[in-house]
Amino acid sequence: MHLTPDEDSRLTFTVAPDANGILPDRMIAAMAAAGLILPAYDFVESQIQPASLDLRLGDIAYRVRASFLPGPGATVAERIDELKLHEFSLADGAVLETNCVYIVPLLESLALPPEIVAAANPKSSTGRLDVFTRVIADGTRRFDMIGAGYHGPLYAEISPKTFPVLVSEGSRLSQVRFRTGDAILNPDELDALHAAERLVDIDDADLSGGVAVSVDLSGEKSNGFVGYRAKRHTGVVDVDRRAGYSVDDFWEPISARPDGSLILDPGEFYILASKEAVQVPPDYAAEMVPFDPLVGEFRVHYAGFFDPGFGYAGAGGLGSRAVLEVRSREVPFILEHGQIVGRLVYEKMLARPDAMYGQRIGSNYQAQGLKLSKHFRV
Ligand SMILES: O=c1ccn([C@H]2C[C@H](O)[C@@H](COP(=O)(O)OP(=O)(O)OP(=O)(O)O)O2)c(=O)[nH]1
Repeated sequence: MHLTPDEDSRLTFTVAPDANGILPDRMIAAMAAAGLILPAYDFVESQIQPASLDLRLGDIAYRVRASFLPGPGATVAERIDELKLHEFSLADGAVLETNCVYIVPLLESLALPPEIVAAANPKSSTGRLDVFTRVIADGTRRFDMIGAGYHGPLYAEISPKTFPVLVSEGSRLSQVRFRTGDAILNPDELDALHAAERLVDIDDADLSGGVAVSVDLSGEKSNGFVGYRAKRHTGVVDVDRRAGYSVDDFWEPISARPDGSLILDPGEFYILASKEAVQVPPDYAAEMVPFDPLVGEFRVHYAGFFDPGFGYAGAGGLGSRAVLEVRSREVPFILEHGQIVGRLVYEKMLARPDAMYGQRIGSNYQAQGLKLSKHFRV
């Protein structure tokens, strides 16, 4: 990466044409300095993460009749005009109700160069609250994907599934990664990285198509819990309030069964944990993907980005487990202890981040076991 002043002393940002990787924190800052990321006003503290940028909600929300993708040649603003039921201000906060669809213009827009693409995902805290959130760009046919060279605004589509949530201008529900080239490790590279770093702490790791992650239904040593099922008809959760709510008001703990199984009720939302401890070494980032896109019975991972340094001993993360957001679809479905539920796909960072996950003030989930979102008091 080079950041050089041009004749008008504007900073120009360039990456080598053959570079492959996800851009780390300081390159995200350099992109903003060069005008490739355009925040409506200055970033706030910790908005730039080791391998991603948190996106902030703007000051207005639109309730729309249905979710949509604009498609080529159409803007999101045009579709909002057609589909909006009403609009309201987020300046002093507003409640988003369950199962309604809202569109909120984000404070960050992009002016990407041709060699950089962006991919968005809910923040882990958003996924753990079951707030279904995707990013939409103008002219796009896909959620959460922002094409190379995109110049334009970004919008969040938000649909709380379980708890009504209070959001405000500046609330950070989504995050975006910037990538150049092809950063995914090939099977040989993944084998070599696992041999060197032990990405999951089991002896016979399944590395085909990503590192297999399985569910732990044996029960926590301290209390015998395997997970939590979300309650219905609860109070509102303020997404910006940390440790503000009692677990009992929102969640039912689930105890281990002697046979290590768990029947998922269709339509219910569960927080479970992985059996394996997982880690992401500093020069890599990972993403949790469905273990097999053809098995549609249940879904894990609404929020799938794993930061460089997550679970890494050198960043205080030894023994971190992946927290899994799980939902069964049409029929009750039996999960068994040790069943594979997702795969961690590893990608190269373009350079090591200045700060890894866990080394920054405010990393909430380093060294976690079975952990609800930061909003709940332990
Ligand atoms: O399905 C997931 C997704 C992420 N994580 C872990 C790995 C990731 O590195 C960490 C934090 O994720 P993220 O940065 O998305 O969450 P956040 O809400 O921004 O938390 P923090 O404030 O700790 O950054 O949570 C999980 O355990 N399960």
